[in-house]
Amino acid sequence: MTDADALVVDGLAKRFGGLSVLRSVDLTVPRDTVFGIAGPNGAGKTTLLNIISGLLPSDGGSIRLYGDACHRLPAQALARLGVARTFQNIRLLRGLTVAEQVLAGAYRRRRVGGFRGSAGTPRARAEVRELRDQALETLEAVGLRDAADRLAETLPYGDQRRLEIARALVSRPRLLLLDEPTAGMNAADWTGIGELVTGLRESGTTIVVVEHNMRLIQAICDRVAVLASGEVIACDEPDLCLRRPEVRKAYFGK
Ligand SMILES: Nc1ncnc2c1ncn2[C@@H]1O[C@H](COP(=O)(O)OP(=O)(O)OP(=O)(O)O)[C@@H](O)[C@H]1O
Repeated sequence: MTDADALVVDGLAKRFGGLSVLRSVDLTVPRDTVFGIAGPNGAGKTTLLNIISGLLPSDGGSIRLYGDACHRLPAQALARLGVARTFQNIRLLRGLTVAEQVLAGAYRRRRVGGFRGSAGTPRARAEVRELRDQALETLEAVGLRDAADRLAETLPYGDQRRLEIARALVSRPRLLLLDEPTAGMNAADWTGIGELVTGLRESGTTIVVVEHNMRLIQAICDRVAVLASGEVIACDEPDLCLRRPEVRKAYFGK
């Protein structure tokens, strides 16, 4: 681990009953980079993200975040340390506008007017205004500012995925974990997500992205780790990784 590393995963293990899903996984994610996690279905990618984001306990190993041990911290504590994530399936709240969806995420984290009787005070009102501005800025950053007042469920699929990213971004995370952000997208939409991710890295967010789309990985990732059956079988720059025989075998069986 150096000061330049955002995330260091060391010897991580996970079992579900008799099934060993992660086996001694080591990863180092330098700050201000985009780090890909690839691998065939069932390789353990989402499980890894769930452990890093505090949703699942591991059965061994350790995790450091910006130099501090953070293993076994719950998701809320990790969120306070600057970790945010999205999920494989879109999880929008029905009946809320685009801006409200983002605000809901911000409220949950900041607990505005968090103690009884404080709602309606000048301080609480100022905080609400600040959060609304933050939500609109975040929507601007993902290209959805003009859709702020639309019902979220009326957005096209690609924009709903952007909105998921906006909800994670509103907390201004240092480390953003994206779980298959382009699942089910057409080429124009996934190219747009790629540009968004590259822009986030340039503005100082470190990103770990689980992704099946190898062209996207090649376009946006500084490094990629390939998992197969719970083990890291290669970790390198994307072009180099994809040439490795063990990676080709895991993906294409040859
Ligand atoms: N809660 C659970 N209980 C039991 N087994 C699980 C659980 N969650 C995941 N698994 C199993 O662990 C393995 C890894 O699953 P995981 O979802 O992490 O893989 P993945 O690489 O993200 O796959 P995909 O690309 O299909 O999303 C799979 O065999 C899966 O069936």
